[in-house]
Amino acid sequence: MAKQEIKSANLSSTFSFSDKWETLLENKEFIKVFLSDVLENYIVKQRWYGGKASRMKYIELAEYFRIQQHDEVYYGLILEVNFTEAFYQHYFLPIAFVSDDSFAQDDRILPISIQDQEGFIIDAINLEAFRKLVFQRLLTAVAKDKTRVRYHKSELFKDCQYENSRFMGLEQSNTSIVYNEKYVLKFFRRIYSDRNPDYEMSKFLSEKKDFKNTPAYLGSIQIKDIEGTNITIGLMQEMVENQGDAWQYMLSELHKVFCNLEYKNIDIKSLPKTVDFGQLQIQDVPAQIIDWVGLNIFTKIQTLAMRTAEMHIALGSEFEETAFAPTHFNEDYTVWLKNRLLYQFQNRLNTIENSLHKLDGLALELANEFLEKKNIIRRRFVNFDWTKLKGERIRVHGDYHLGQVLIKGDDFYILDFEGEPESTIRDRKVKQPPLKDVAGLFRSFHYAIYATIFNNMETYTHSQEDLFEAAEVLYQYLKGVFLGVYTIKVQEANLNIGYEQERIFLLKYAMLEKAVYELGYELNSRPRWAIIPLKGISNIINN
Ligand SMILES: Nc1ncnc2c1ncn2[C@@H]1O[C@H](COP(=O)(O)OP(=O)(O)O)[C@@H](O)[C@H]1O
Ligand SMILES: O=P(O)(O)O[C@H]1O[C@H](CO)[C@@H](O[C@H]2O[C@H](CO)[C@@H](O)[C@H](O)[C@H]2O)[C@H](O)[C@H]1O
Repeated sequence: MAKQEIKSANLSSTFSFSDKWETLLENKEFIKVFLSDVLENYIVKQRWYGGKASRMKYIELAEYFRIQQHDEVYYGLILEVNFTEAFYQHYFLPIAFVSDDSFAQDDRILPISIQDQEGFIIDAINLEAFRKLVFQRLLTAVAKDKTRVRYHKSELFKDCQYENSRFMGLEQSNTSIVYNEKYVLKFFRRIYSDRNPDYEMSKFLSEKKDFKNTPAYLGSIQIKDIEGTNITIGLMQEMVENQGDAWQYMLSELHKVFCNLEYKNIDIKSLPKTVDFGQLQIQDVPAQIIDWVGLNIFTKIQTLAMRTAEMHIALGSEFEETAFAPTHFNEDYTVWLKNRLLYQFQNRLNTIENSLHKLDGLALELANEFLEKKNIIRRRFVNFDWTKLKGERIRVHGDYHLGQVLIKGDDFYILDFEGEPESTIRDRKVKQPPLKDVAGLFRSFHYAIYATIFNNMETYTHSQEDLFEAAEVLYQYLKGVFLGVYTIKVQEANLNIGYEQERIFLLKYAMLEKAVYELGYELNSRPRWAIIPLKGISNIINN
């Protein structure tokens, strides 16, 4: 097809190529049209596209490979999206050609005629035939696959057949497919030039350490790129039957707790406080607090603390595989940490200055406080002296929050070890104090408490000031009960998380770091929520 014709064409007209589908990607003309005229528009509309806050410059095809079985061929594309802000991101997009438009109802990318056969290029994940092929390739994976597209399966993935498949259909940043209502295959969308930590951690925890409270690792798909680097594009795990995630659960429980303030006529001012970051057993929680909050939340928090401790014990118990072996604090880590946090902090200052117009009321007040106290916050980050820290660093979850935890009966399952979306892939694999995950979860408790207040402010009869006061009391007890179980459990297993003052220092440090991270996340993706990390930062720096 002539260049002129293509340039003036749009998605409603049909592109026509004389190549076979099996060789179409060798046609430079096709690639050019496909990338600039088609994908640039398509990709920005996708839910999994993470570059929405930046301006796209152009897309390049970094690599492509075949996903095939016998003569059934699909292509996996690795797209390099370049931004005007001088950075790039890589995305995985598998494509299929279908001639029957009933197969192309969703995620149509391009109407096209190939060797006079009319049809569409679509995102292959929509096609059952593609999903079935991938399932079969995983099931028949051989131990030492040396081909470019490497399928790997664990010993647990056997004695089954493809029955059916469907989209997971939940809010997520990748695309997960449920097979036979028993297995989940996550296709990573944003990909990195390395093995994905989600794959590494899932395989390590479930296969090597037999940690039961994460879905069992069943298989994976890796691509060997031109430079010989392994890139993970898929992770297959057992599907955990569940009753939803801990975030939703917590929101509904906390709503009851705040309603109790009125129903039980609780005198907020007389609620007993407890030592911040102390360790509490349930019997240490005053009757007045139990009467207000109930027992249920506290017992759930104890179980979550136990599972978190078990996860860290498993992660800290490796002495052969260097990628997982525990290590200590040192100068290199300190330089890395401070550079990273100061850079992130500067970025947040900039984002908030540019976002002040989006904020009002308390959010604006807190944003101004954040700007006024920037030197205090910066000093807190600089004030990290590794010579005083005796604990260990291990591989951690990295983006641990209530939304990453599934509820099954009275138990919890921990998911999604990809790490913070904003960090580079190397940074996500750096060994961290395990308390960094605990701090992530504490931030999530704080989020859940304040999200409950902000979502139901009209329903509650108390003033905002009173609700905040009750919130901080509740938050202290939730943290205390968590630490009461977590600290004892990890210490019993000889995982060194530091002496008491060190633990408090690390928790406070990591909570401030997390809240500053969250501020950027919220301002970029859902500004109305920025008030929650702003309140968190204000509480941390004023206490
Ligand atoms: N193995 C699994 N069993 C049951 N549900 C799962 C499983 N893996 C993921 N999910 C569900 O899918 C959601 C998104 O999964 P997650 O791994 O967090 O994806 P993403 O990395 O795209 O955010 C989870 O919150 C959970 O509800
Ligand atoms: O789940 P992801 O890996 O995509 O994590 C990102 O999105 C999270 C929001 O879904 C975000 O979490 C923040 O909001 C949560 C409530 O929605 C709260 O429980 C967390 O504590 C808070 O950090 C996460 O930070 C971001 O990386």
